[in-house]
Amino acid sequence: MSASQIPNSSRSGYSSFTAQKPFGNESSAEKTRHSSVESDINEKQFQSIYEKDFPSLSVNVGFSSKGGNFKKWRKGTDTGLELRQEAVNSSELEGISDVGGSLQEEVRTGTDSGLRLSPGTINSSEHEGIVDSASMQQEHYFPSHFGKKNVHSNSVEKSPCRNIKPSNVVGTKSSEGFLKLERFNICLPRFRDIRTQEILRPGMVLLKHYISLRDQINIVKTCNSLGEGPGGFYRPGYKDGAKLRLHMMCLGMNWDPQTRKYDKRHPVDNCEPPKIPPGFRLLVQSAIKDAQCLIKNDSDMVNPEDILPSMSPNICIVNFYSIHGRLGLHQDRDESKQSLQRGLPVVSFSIGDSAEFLYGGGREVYQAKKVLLESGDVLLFGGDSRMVFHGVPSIVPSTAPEPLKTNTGLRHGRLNLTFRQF
Ligand SMILES: O=C(O)CCC(=O)C(=O)O
Ligand SMILES: [Fe+2]
Repeated sequence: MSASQIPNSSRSGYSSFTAQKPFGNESSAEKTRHSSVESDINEKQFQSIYEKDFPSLSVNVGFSSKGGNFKKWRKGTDTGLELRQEAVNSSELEGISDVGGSLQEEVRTGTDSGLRLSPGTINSSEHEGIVDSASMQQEHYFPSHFGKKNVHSNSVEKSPCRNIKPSNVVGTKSSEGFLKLERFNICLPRFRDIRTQEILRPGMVLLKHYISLRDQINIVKTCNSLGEGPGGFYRPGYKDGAKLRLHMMCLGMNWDPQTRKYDKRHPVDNCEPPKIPPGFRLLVQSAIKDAQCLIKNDSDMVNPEDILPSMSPNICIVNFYSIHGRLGLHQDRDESKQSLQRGLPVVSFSIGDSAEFLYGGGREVYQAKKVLLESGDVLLFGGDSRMVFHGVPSIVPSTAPEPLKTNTGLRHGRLNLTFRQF
């Protein structure tokens, strides 16, 4: 789906927009997942509540600020897609199809800027640990994107965020006749470099293209190897016998859609779920910190922890959607009372084909806003948005980065990991 296909919202200029169609012919059980509201929802209701207004956003930055900036967002997304296309087609990225070769080389030579920009936290041996999927499961893995430039965020200059490096604008002595000059970059842009961040609503942050291609590859490989073992992927069903339109695996604790409870054991093979790989947890922590940093930059007045609390995940639900996969609007509300009350965030990784993602304060699809989640995106919702209704009405076929597919053999479709603290 190209950005130009994204329908404009009639009432707001936010980056996300009002959904135009219902999910389709889902069974009522499929319409929600974690929520008991499923039986209340039907398409007629969605239509009849069409005009009800949506909670307004109090903060919005980057591409998604208020008033006509929808176009800006579209532009940004277009740019992203263009660059991404360029990256996918370029021989540079084709060279990455050998994980053991050029990707490792990149790690060793430190082209991931984190090596240079986070001296206190990263050393090269930690980085070398990330190049194969097995090591993703070891303590030595470290997110590879620290210090990456956030090209479009409006917080670049102000931010001490770990992911943001100073702009490369030089020669600003206008009194001496120098013009502002953007340094020419001899390397092609890659889609993971065009990272943007936006606050979708209070407590809900989207970090675009946050996960590097290399990390996406490792995550896919790790999920694949865990998923074929005990407690691995299966197609879950609801109480009424309807099947979810996805395959699922749980890490850390098992979530059962039939009972809507967490348990130690897998409902099908009675095995304990695999542990969450430490590398995954580090990436989650890093995303939370960066989202909090964005919130802080947006308003110095707030303690970002009040808007988006920190959390330490002990649950990860891994979903694989085929191109026909979907997930009805629901709330994630089966975690502990304390976790929900504190608004501990859900952190979601998207990998593979893009997905349309709906979210809103109510259960009406027509009131929901829609955003495109692409490979490498991280979405966080906590604080006031912890109970946001959300769902995946469709997967956009053939949108996964080519190198991701060639390196992993990932099927057509989308992998999604949502991390939570029970
Ligand atoms: O696939 C997604 O983006 C959302 C998944 C989700 O909401 C869930 O697993 O609870
Ligand atoms: Fe969910």
